[in-house]
This record gives sequence, C-alpha cells and structure tokens, in this order.
Amino acid sequence: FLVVSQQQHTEISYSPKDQLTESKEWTRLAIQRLWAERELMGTTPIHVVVPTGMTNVKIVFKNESASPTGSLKHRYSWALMMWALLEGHVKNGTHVFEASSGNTACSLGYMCRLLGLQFTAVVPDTIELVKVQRIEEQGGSVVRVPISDRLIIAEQLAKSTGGFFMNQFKNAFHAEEFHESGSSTKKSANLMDELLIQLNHTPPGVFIHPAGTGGTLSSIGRYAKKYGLNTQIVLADTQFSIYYDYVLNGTFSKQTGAHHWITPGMAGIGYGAMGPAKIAETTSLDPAVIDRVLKIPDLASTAAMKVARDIGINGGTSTGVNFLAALHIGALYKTQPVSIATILADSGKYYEMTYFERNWIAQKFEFHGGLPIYDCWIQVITKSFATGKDPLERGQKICSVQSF
Ligand SMILES: Cc1ncc(COP(=O)(O)O)c(C=O)c1O
Repeated sequence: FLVVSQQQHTEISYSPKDQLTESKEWTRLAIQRLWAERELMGTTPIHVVVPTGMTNVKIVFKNESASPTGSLKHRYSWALMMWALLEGHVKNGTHVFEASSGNTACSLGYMCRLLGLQFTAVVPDTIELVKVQRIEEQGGSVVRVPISDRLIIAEQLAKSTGGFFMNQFKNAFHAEEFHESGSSTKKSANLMDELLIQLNHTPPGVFIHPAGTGGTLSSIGRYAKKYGLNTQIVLADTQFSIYYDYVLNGTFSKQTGAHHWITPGMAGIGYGAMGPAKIAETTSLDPAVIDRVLKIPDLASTAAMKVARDIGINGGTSTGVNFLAALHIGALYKTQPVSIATILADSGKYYEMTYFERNWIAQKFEFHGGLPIYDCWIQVITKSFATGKDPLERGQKICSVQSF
C-alpha cells in the first residue's frame, strides 16, 4: 500500500521487519509507486502539421511538453529511476545527484520527491532561471558549475555524501526502455511504442531528433530496429556538436571535441565541452541505430523555433532543430508521400528570455552573424514552409556571414 502525503518528500510507508527485508520491501513499494506514476503519465498528445507547400508531407510532433514535468525527460527520468531501483543503486534514504541542463533535473527531482528521496542537480552556470525554479519547485537543490565540469562535480558530490550519481549520460544507455509491453497491462515507457499506438501501428517513414545524452534517440532507434519498423532514424545534430562525426566516422570517441564548441549552442542538445563521447560512459548515443545524420546551424534552429511558434508549435531548442530538419527531409521527398515523426520536447515558454529574445540573440549569436543572419533564416524557413523549397540548401547559400 502506498501512502501519499502533502509533504515535500512523501515517505513510503511499510511494516518494518529485518533490515534486508525492510530494504527490499521499500524498493518493491517504490517500484509500485513508479508504475502508478506511469499510469498517471498516460499518453502525450500528437500534433500533425502539413506544410502549405508540401502537401505530401505530414510532420507529426509528439508533444512531450504536455508531460507532468513539461518535457521529454519525464518518461526518461522514470526509466532511469526504475533502472536504479531494479539494480539496487537507489534505496530507501539514497541522496540522488544528477548532471543536467535542467529538464532531466526537473523530472528526476519529481521522481525523487515521489519516492521521498533527497535530490541535488548539478547544472551549467548558463542555465535559464526558469529551469532552476522548476527544479526547486520539485524540492531539488541546485549547484551551478561550468558546463564542462558537470559530470565530475556531480560524481564528487555523490561520492563525498554517500549518495548516488544517476549519470544520465552514461546510464540512459542501460535504463531507457526499448521494448513493447506485449500482453502486460503495464505500458512501455518507450516513446516510439506510444507513438505507434497513436498512429494505428503505421510506422512513420522517418523519425528525427537531436541528441543531448542520446538516450531518447537511441531508445527510439533500438525499438525501431528490434521490431523491424520501416522508419529511417535521423540524428539532427547542432552546429558545433561532435555527434555528427561521432556517428558518421566514429571520431571523437577517443579525443575531445571541446575546442570546436562555440557558445551558446542549443540548450540541452549537442555534445561539445565534455570531452570524448564514449558509449555507455559519457554518452548514451548509439551510432548503430542511426541511419542518417544532419548538421543544422544554431542560428537557423533559433529562427526555426520562431517560425514553428508562429504556426502553433510552441517548443524549445530541440523543437527548432526538429522543425527545420523535418522541412529539409520533407523537401527531399518532393511529391512522394511521407510521414515524418519528431518531438516537441519542451515548451517555448522556458526560452522567452533567451532563444526568443532578439537582444539576447543579437548578443549571444554575434559570432554567427547576429540578427541579420537570424532574420534571413526566418525568411528562408517561412518561405520553405509555404513553397516546399529545401530550407537548408537555400539558407546555407544566402544566410551565411560571407553573403552579408
Ligand atoms: C529540450 C531537450 N530536447 C532534447 C534533449 C535531448 O535528449 P537526450 O538527452 O535524450 O538526447 C534534451 C536533453 O536535455 C532537452 O532538454
């Protein structure tokens, strides 16, 4: 039986026996509580967009911003916590630590609170204030550090306090589900599994998403490969991230790409400042399940956030990348019908003061050419939506710093 109280950390109530039984009983009830949470999560909605100039193209956004903690990291944190309970890393009283750019911390803070566990997030010092507030609302503590130090400091803090470092970069690879639930009444937390049910089991022709840890895209790719779906898995990488080369050529798995990183990047996605990308160590992106890789300029993605919002898709950084990549892939299909699935990963409201704010864009993207280039991309993407022309091809020609 589960007792949910109004306290910030809800204790799990059980009858104490010997220490081992007591600990196992706590874990059993914690797992039960997570399954109750899975029920509550239900199914995030989908929004279908048919670009005016591409009537053969259906872009399906899975709206993860509608999840209880407002991002794709809700189901992801659920999976991480379930794994940590099953493996015995998290027990009654464990203080959980995580390195995050905000969304995972908020969702994991929620899961910790659900189980009555203490939670500390180690976040980049560039984090949006609103994301800090969301973590604190879940009862989590926040430690701000330079982005490249997140993993080391989270690990050190966990070690020195006897806590557990969840380490989404390393452990999403182990924790993310990629199975359907079969005849079980308990639903799989895999995003593709849920989406397929919504699409009446007709797999999309293409699935597009960027990678931060790579956990989400790998879970979708592994699912698609395992069940033989006819879905091309596309990684849409950010401009200065190493993932493109890592997937395509296996580079940067031994040497760092940190020197290629140019700020501000797209919050939460891409991989730059954290040294080499080693599978199941510093990243969970599995190149084996990716079919195609794209590079999307950061200022173009920022412009795409605005164009997407103007047509009713109010998403954050990765939604901008996804929208632009979807228009690019859509244009390649010319007149052939195609369904392109992607994710509205978090709400645009978290980026009001940053990626939607012209002064911020002018300042932070000065190196990239600032507002003239941003406005150029807005025009190109808007036109692409209306006419079906490839926005990447056109934008790369006319919206480069050299052309101004
Ligand atoms: C808004 C947003 N989109 C996409 C991602 C990337 O997801 P993943 O870490 O599963 O690769 C993140 C990661 O934090 C994110 O915050």
